[in-house]
Amino acid sequence: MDVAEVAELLAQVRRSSPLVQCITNYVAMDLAANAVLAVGASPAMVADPAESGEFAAIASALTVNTGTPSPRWADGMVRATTAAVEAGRPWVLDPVAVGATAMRDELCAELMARTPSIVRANASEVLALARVTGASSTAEAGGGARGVDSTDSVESALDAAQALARRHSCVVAVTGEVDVVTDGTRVATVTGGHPLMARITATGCSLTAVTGAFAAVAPAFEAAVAACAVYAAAGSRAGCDAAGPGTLRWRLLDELHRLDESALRDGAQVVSS
Ligand SMILES: Nc1ncnc2c1ncn2[C@@H]1O[C@H](COP(=O)(O)OP(=O)(O)OP(=O)(O)O)[C@@H](O)[C@H]1O
Ligand SMILES: Cc1ncsc1CCO
Ligand SMILES: [Mg+2]
Repeated sequence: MDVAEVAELLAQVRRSSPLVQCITNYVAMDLAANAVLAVGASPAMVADPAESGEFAAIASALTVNTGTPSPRWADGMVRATTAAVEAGRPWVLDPVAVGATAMRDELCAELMARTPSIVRANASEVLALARVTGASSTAEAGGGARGVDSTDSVESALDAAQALARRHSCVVAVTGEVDVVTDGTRVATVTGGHPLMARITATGCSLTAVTGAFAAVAPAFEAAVAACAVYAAAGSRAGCDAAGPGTLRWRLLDELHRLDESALRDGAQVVSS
């Protein structure tokens, strides 16, 4: 997959403006909704179990983020993912801080049993998710999560990502300084972005929501690579003359909105193997 194909998928998102149901955390809701709008899709933050399943059957894609869970929201996630699978819609899991508490481990295992199209997570979360779902052994899975931020390198999570992808027949996107996307066989590496992206909260959560927009128009592997490349390009352009995290946050939305093929080439590299 190359940058020209990423640009074509971005154009498809803008043309079709897919409806993306986002169940995300209280911290990320604003940035995630605005990022989905900035790439040209239509977000709807519909989480309550009273309506989440019904809505998932009409949305073009669903994204589920476990950042601030409660028993009621967990029920909403289970209902939505069940309905999305029944309706044949793609769905994306962001297993925030899996490995940190028993509640998150149980919830993420239950969600993984509903076969997400894509898992988008940081390295510590990928290691913990592989351990929790039995895709790789405790020894292989290593350190794991402390909270919502990663304490592991993307490289150290590569084997776990491939094991997860194979075990659950899904695509795994591990993000960090470099992003790696795998379906268990193919591997694509996306570089770009900016270190300041780790200094504002919810860049990952909002990337997950944007990944849902791409999953509505493309197969899972291509969708995950495209979303990471779009974030890499927008993030590097937004970060290069940002005064700090506050400036980066709003500039990221501007760059997502303005992104074209030449900006993509300028800010992101995609290498497939
Ligand atoms: N040091 C870095 N250099 C370049 N890009 C980065 C860096 N750290 C993170 N990013 C980018 O930031 C985005 C979010 O990735 P990250 O792995 O930080 O997600 P996360 O830990 O789930 O974030 P959060 O939970 O706060 O939303 C991705 O596009 C990633 O490529
Ligand atoms: C800071 C934080 N706490 C729970 S979710 C979240 C957003 C980043 O994952
Ligand atoms: Mg996260």
